[in-house]
Amino acid sequence: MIIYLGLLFGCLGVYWTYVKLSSYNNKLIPKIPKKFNLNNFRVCFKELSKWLIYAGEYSNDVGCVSKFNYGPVVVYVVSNPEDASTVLTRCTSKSFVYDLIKPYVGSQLIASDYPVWKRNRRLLDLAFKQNILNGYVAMFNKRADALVIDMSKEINKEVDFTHLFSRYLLGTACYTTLGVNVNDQEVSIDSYLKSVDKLIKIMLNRFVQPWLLLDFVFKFSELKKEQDVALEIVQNFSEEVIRKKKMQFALNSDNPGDVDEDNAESLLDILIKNRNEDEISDRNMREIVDNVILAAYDSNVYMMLYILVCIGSYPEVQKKVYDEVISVTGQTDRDITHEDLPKLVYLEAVVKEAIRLYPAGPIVGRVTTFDTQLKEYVLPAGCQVIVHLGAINRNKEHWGQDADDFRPERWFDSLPKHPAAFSSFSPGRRSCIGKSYSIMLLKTMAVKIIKKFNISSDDKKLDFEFGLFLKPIAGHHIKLELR
Ligand code: HEM
Repeated sequence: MIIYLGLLFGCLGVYWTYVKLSSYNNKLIPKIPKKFNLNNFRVCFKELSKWLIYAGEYSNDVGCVSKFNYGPVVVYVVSNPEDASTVLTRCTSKSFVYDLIKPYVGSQLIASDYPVWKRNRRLLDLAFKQNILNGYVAMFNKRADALVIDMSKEINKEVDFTHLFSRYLLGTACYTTLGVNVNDQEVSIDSYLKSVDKLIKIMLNRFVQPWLLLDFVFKFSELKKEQDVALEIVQNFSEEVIRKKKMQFALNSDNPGDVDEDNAESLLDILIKNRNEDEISDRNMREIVDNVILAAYDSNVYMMLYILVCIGSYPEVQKKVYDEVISVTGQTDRDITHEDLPKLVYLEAVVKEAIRLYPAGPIVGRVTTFDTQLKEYVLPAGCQVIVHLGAINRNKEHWGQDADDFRPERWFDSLPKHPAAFSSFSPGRRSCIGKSYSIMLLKTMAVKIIKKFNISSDDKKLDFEFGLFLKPIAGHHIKLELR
């Protein structure tokens, strides 16, 4: 008995010393100086993006781990690939900020608990296999051709293409990943896009006015009423998508020979087929669809804009891309095949370089489930951590002194050794499932655009807003001329 008690007290003593040491250690973690007033919600979008960029730079300057206070909560910021991998592999719970987007995305995927995520991710993995993605390239071509016709109406002047790209890429995401045409929906694409915008603004307003994080306060606010209206529109849109797919599905099961080849295994087919076995209710299915639509179209809209800004700012890069595109696809308007895509190596370097410098989702948040040993510090269990993907992508120790420059050639030099040094799609377990999809889509669209237009822009004028994604304000200053 005495031995057991001795052992117990010994262990408690070791644990106490360890906790003391680790919290002492954490006192040494540099605190990000207060520089921006995030409480003024009228300016929060722009201020938040400035703050995010500043926090990443600060973190890199002080050794890649820093912290700040959000009210009484200490939030740690990590910006080196080693610690990011540790956090994102070991900690599978999302941080409290994800609760804010739950009204919109629900609890089935991006903001879900780990066991629910694991079940649903298995189904998503089936829908994002390479052979399925290859089948999407024909649709990417069709959509890009139509987009280019609309872009031709906007030549010889600076244009913000955000809205046009959103309409096309939302349609593309639904047609491919969900296998449904949304152009004739009762809830129009435009009202869907407006409502998503509204929901993101409401979420940010709650973030910068923390008393609105309390549900019983928020419940009585004007914002809650606005949220209900926007949510109804967004949810009606995805419910209509599911209804259409179920009808197609019923028709095809009546006539098994009559399968729509283009969409034989879209994510929605897989969800509908597995709903009984995996106990996926209609509501769960709608939430998964909401997640996929959001993740698929918005990120790519901003990435397409950044790619055009980068190509348009560097004439020598533009010429190289054009020459490569012509040598692989010829002068005609023929469709790009999935076999063409790997041959466009310079274009791929340009796309990846833009995604490295301007990742659409520049941060992810986790809670430490256990005491987590980083390279130099221990984060005790229960800590809120932001992994700053944008800052990791510009970490000079890994990318060199020119990490802030747009230089596609670096993808042919010796790349950083650490696999998480290019973090835009998030390392670790809950990483982006759409990485290959995005690169294939962005390359196909870029080919069609570059064959038709000379692009000019100026990346030095880039200015950002942060909603759920880091987006360029006003497009940003892209000008097209017909070739
Ligand atoms: C270049 C464009 C994209 C970027 C930079 C990007 C980035 C990311 C990041 C950083 C995450 C992790 C989010 C987190 O942990 O909170 C994520 C998750 C996700 N992304 Fe993407 N994404 C892109 C495009 C896409 C596309 C096109 C799709 C779908 C077709 C997609 C589907 C998803 C899904 C479903 C998740 C949640 C995964 C999960 O929780 O298992 N993404 N994305």
